[in-house]
Amino acid sequence: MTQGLRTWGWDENWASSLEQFDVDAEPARVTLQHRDRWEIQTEHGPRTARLPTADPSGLIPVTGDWVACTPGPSETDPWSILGLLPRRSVIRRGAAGESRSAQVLAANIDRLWIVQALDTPPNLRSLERYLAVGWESGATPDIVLTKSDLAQDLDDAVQRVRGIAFGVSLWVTSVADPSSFEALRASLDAGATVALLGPSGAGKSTLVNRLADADLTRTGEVRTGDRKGRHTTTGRELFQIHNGALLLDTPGMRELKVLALDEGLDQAFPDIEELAAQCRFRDCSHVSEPGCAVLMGVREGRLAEDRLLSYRKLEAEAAYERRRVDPRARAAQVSDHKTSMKTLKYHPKHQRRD
Ligand SMILES: Nc1nc2c(ncn2[C@@H]2O[C@H](COP(=O)(O)OP(=O)(O)OP(=O)(O)O)[C@@H](O)[C@H]2O)c(=O)[nH]1
Ligand SMILES: [Zn+2]
Repeated sequence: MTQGLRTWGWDENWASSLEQFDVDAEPARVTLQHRDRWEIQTEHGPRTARLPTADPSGLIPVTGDWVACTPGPSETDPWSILGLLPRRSVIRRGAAGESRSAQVLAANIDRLWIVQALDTPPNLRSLERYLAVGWESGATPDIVLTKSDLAQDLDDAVQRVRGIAFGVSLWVTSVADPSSFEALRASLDAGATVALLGPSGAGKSTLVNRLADADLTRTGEVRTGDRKGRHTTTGRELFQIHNGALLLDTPGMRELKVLALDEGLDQAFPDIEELAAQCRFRDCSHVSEPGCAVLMGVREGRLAEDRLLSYRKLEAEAAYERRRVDPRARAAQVSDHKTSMKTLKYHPKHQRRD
């Protein structure tokens, strides 16, 4: 009965999770999240859904999520979301500004296209940040460099990006070269979910439009055709393109704050991890320790110093975020300091932090 949903990325691994909900529960995929309602793709086609009671886990469905739901009393009533099915991948970032909560951008993404434009020299530090977040999400990141027609020195730019793109595919596109989009499209499998992530103006919507062969998400405009007059400037809508792949554009962001990074950091910096394995101390912080193989790598020109600084910065940010949200990590840090700071308990910095 979930045959049709297979084209939306459904697989039977989710079936057992569905059973723990109401016997009448049906699976559906969230294609768009509004403030208090969700567009979902059901076995019967697209529907609107509401969340009558919060999921026991307190999680709010986001675009890409699989949810258990039940139909409304009549054809025109919204469906009810009963809860979330387990997430296979989650793209999160720290909320912008001073806000303390994390923002979940999308779930169950298979591939993540990290998009950056070549109209200015590539920003390797930004790409490293996106890659760490990308790997951490559980999806597989790719890098897509757009606007190659505007690059001053294309070969040099691509070369430099290649130098930090460990284990990720690198694509170069330009509106001046339609075949560049074909190559990208050919790499997509039917039923695979791809999210685009990158700063505003990077060319994400343009990519999506080219791949979809239609003006689906033209920024700042109102969509025509089947979804007449509906604003799509909020982005983040999951939809299917002709070859069956599922695309999700995300709104451009000014800054990408990282949250906890574990494997994400290692996967984005395998060169540093490899060197670090040779450090004399297992908990080497690669700052000034004797026998540090990472610092040696920098001295010998095998590792760019900027890259090490970028790694350290991301690591420090992630550690800060972890302490902020995880009381145990915070406690561990506090006990580290306790020996040297007996009055810590009364230290103003540690009194409140919740
Ligand atoms: N010359 C050139 N311009 C491009 C190319 N791709 C996109 N652009 C232009 O770059 C601008 C920004 O493109 P968008 O696709 O709207 O960028 P975006 O990443 O979706 O931006 P947000 O929606 O703000 O996140 C538009 O004016 C596009 O026409 C390209 O390959 N070459
Ligand atoms: Zn070291």
